Amino acid sequence: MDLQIIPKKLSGAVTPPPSKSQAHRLLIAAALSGGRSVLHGLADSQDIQATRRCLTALGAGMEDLPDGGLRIHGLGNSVVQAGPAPILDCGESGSTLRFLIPVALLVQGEASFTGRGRLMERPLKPYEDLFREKGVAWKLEDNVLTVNGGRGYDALALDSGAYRLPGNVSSQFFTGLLFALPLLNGDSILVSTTPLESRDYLEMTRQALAAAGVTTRWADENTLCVPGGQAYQPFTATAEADWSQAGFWYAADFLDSQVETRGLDPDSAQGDKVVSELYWKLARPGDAEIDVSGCPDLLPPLAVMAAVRSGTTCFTNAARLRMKESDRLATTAAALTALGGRAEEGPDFLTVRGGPLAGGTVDCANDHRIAMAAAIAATACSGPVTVLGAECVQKSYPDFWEVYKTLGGDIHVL
Ligand SMILES: O=C(O)C1=C[C@@H](OP(=O)(O)O)[C@@H](O)[C@H](O)C1
Ligand SMILES: C=C(OP(=O)(O)O)C(=O)O
Repeated sequence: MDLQIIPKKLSGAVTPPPSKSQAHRLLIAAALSGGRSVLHGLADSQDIQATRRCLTALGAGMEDLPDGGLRIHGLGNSVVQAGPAPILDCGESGSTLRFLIPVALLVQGEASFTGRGRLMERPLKPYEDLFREKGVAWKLEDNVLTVNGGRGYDALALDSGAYRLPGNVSSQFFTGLLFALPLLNGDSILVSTTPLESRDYLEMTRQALAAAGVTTRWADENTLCVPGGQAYQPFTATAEADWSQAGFWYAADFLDSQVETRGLDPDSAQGDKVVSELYWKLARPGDAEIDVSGCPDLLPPLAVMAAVRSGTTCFTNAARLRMKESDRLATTAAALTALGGRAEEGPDFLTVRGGPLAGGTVDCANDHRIAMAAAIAATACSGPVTVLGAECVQKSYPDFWEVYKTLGGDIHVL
């Protein structure tokens, strides 16, 4: 779907959708528990559908409740199953794939993972190295990853002990291991061999584990201790509003729309709540530097703010942005440049010079955050903006375009 946006300021109040990161985690913790959990407020985005689908393939029961909640019949120890090897279709969700690989290693025999778009090209090497070293079967062929969890609960391929992996590729590998290691018989430690980036995402994981009664402990800033022999307990929880998506509405406000973002928890474990501080940092004129290693998903909306502010903004420690749904350093720079802005990518940074935006055509590159960034940038353009492939917002924010229209956005389907 291609859209034309006629520049208009937006106005009104918005509650962002429920946190995608939190929803993945609550779903997995509930699916691992030995009973029935109830979750409320899960968004129906493609990524959350992917996690639901994969957990169902592993044997968890999902029951939509009349009040909009979801009852999950957890696997408990029954995650150990014989029978046909499950196929887990992760769609385009990196979180789903990386969170569930260690979980699938708790399953007897083979499990296969498939994906679409760029998913299977996104890094998996830290897992591959780690699991091969531990003798876990790992085969990635024709975009299908097959792992083998071993011969049953007392003969699992996954063993407790020390897990060492780089902390600068994706925190999602740590989250995946954090889900599986508590279920092993012995204690484990999870060590980041480089300074750990996206650390707040691990706090979100620990919070979801804690909701299910599973404990972990930081031994130092790069080491987590995971006691074995734990059991996930069923629980009830409601997903919080999503600070990463709120970033786009903060950006709209920055660009002189009157958008009030509601329903966010200022004490959330979501690291992207830092957008409320960065907004004010960018509101001060002059050159600015922002380290995005802890908040990679905020780069597209922050870059839109940078495109109109007075001064040059350099976003640093951003190499990981190249490994998302698109190469986000390239696609963010391309989107701003296409609209008449000035942005240049470096190997691990993005520099944006403030100035007027004219309008033009943005190719979303199948990346939801580029589509939303283009939509917000359009509000400050002097001419129309064409957004190619605008349906990709379904990945994380299915009603983004409806909300945009409700706020007064002028959109036409081409
Ligand atoms: O754990 C999570 O929920 C996420 C972690 C981050 O990835 P990296 O740790 O790979 O940067 C983030 O970009 C992604 O959208 C969601
Ligand atoms: C990178 C993202 O998600 P994932 O890694 O789960 O695909 C995202 O939502 O921007």
